[in-house]
Amino acid sequence: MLKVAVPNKGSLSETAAEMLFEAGYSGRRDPRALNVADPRNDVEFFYLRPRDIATYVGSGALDVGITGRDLLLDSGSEAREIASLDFGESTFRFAGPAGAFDSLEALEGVRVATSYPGLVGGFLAGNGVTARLVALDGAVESAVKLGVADAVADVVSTGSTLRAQGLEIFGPVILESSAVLISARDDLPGIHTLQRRLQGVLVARQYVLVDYDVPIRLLDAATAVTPGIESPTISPLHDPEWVAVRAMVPRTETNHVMDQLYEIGARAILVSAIHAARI
Ligand SMILES: Nc1ncnc2c1ncn2[C@@H]1O[C@H](COP(=O)(O)OP(=O)(O)OP(=O)(O)O)[C@@H](O)[C@H]1O
Ligand SMILES: O=P(O)(O)OC[C@H]1O[C@H](OP(=O)(O)OP(=O)(O)O)[C@H](O)[C@@H]1O
Ligand SMILES: [Mg+2]
Repeated sequence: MLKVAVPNKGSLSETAAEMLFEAGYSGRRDPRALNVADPRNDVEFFYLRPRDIATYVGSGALDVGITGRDLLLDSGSEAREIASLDFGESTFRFAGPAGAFDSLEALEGVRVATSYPGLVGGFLAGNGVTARLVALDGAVESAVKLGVADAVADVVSTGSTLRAQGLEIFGPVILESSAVLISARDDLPGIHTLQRRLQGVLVARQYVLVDYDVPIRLLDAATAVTPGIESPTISPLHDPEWVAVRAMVPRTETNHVMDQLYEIGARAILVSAIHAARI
């Protein structure tokens, strides 16, 4: 059985569970269960703190896991990223009191609070800056006001937590993070099945199916707007001068594409959701 680590709490847990459910795996009914076997899919899920997942997967105790890229890099684990899962996006940034710091170099000798000392220490060392890291468990934005640090390095999503503490981002981006699939092995076929299924869920979330009819003489112009993934499907219609076209379109482009197709001369433009996909 493939042993899969899944976040049990925190920002990534809900979407990870939803994606696995949409990918056809059985989730946990009891929210306190620590592991759940899914024999039909030959998988067992282990619900762990996202911060610990890279350690379990890197040691080989578990085969594959879902965690954050920032947490993977912070852990120093042997596990590597095998796919980005396109959710849980965040940026990892330095921040300090408004106007206090303007560059990475300004951190030389300064106290920097973070709950990702491995990630931040590695980044500072890689850039030749020696700061004094103050390792905290969370709520690091309070560290400056409370006097235990001069600057912080933390996950930024909307930036509202930083702003509320009177802090401003400065210096280079430390990391662009998102949820990722990680493993230390590439010899288990089950991993590739899991990866394909999750990628299928991403495609189903990110694309819609567009169908329309168009006169043959306008086909090239229309398919330039809907090139599809491989190539659009073209089917004959009863009227020999018209064809039907079907193609996948990024969900965010849907209305823009429909407007363009209509302008070109396509009609009966229909959009439908994709429930599952293997690309
Ligand atoms: N707005 C956000 N706040 C925190 N983490 C986020 C956010 N958006 C994405 N993430 C990602 O979630 C992961 C953090 O997981 P973690 O379990 O620490 O979540 P959490 O929301 O901080 O929960 P907790 O603080 O209870 O541990 C990181 O990979 C981080 O980049
Ligand atoms: O940019 P924002 O949208 O404000 O989000 C970023 C904040 O969210 C996270 O905190 P979390 O709620 O996970 O608490 P923690 O710091 O205790 O982990 C993160 O550590 C930041 O503090
Ligand atoms: Mg947190």
